[in-house]
Amino acid sequence: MSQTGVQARRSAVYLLDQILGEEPRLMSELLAGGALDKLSPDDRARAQRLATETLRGLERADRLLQKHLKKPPVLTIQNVLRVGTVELCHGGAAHGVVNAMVNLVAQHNKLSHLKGLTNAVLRKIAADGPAAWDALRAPRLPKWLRGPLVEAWGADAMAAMEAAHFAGAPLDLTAKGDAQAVADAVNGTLLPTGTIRITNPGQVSTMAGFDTGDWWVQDAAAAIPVKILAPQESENILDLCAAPGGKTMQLAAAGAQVTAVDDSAPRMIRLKQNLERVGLKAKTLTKDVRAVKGTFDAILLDAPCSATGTIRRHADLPYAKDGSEFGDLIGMQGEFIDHAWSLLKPGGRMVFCTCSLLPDEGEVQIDEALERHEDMTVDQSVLSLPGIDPEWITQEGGLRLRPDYWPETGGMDGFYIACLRKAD
Ligand SMILES: C[S@@+](CC[C@H](N)C(=O)[O-])C[C@H]1O[C@@H](n2cnc3c(N)ncnc32)[C@H](O)[C@@H]1O
Repeated sequence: MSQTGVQARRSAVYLLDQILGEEPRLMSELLAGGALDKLSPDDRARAQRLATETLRGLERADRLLQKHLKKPPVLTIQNVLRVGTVELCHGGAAHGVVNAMVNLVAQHNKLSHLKGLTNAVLRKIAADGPAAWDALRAPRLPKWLRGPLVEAWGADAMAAMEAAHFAGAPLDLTAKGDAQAVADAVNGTLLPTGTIRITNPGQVSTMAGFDTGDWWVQDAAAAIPVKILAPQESENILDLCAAPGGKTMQLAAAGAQVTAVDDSAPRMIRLKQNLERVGLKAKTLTKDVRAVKGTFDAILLDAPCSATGTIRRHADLPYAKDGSEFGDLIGMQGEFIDHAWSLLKPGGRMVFCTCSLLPDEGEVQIDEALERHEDMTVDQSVLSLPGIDPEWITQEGGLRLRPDYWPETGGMDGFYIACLRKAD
């Protein structure tokens, strides 16, 4: 096994140590903090993929490992064994995987005495793990999140969502112009909602049309809020909580005059880079939503939320979070709706959305906003779009999207979307 393979695996174990440690960190924070910066691009991608696949299969890996361990070893060795187990059960060559993981432990300052244990356990997994792997259930979410989701959607839907989380997500693109032309160029499938889907993508930056800015990466569900807002040419549209700009680009591509607002300076830099790459323009404001002034024809509010709809892409989330900060987010979402509403012209429309599976961040927000604002109604008519199943429409007139929808075409992120109309 090459030193390169060991490095990617060592970095995957490092990521898992941080995500599953006593002070859990999100993978996105670790990457933004430079955790993989010293690796080659290939190793970086490999380390991230290994860590993500291990998190997706964590429950299965632990079940298999339990049989061969009297008690759990220290976290780093647990994570070495977990990465090795997942690799072996995904078809990795036994000799290569076991050697790489044993080398990694042998080179560790403090844990090299555990290389014998690593070798013995992974050899047993190589012998009996792959056959047992597929018979195990799809890994369940941790209890703190599973409980509220089962309460909201029922046990069967929860199991289907967990199967979707385990399956992971394809690569979805939004085209700046002709979606069919992009689908042809990248060998993708055009979904009924207009997203281009690629099941086995290579490196994104080497794909046809990246350099020329013909498309950007955006989950199919995340592309729907702007379709529901239906931006018109020259409309004055406020895009709140805009970074890194997936929806800003959709709005600008439709010819709207967009003002994009986000309070995160680093994320706004990414938004500007994204706009530049695709050759689109928007006015940008780095500030708190609640400090925005003016009057707008239409508003998109993509509020900060638990992001529980994106677990199939961010398998670290259920482990790095515990729900303790969700109450603050829910309170903030209500404040953002109220301030945004004050910026909307009479007769205007506002789309509220969150990439959350929790009704408190979707259906309940709209129920409560309707009670606070007499001039607010929910416009359900705008949800009749190609690819939108009428069964996804909720009682209050919003749209509930879940990761277990479209199972045959690769699923979608969880989202809640509602279009609100202001009285004239
Ligand atoms: C769901 S993300 C937005 C994704 C974005 N709309 C897109 O399509 O690419 C939520 C955003 O809310 C921003 N945010 C959080 N609190 C904010 C605040 N008080 N004011 C403005 N933006 C805020 C975060 O920085 C984050 O970029």
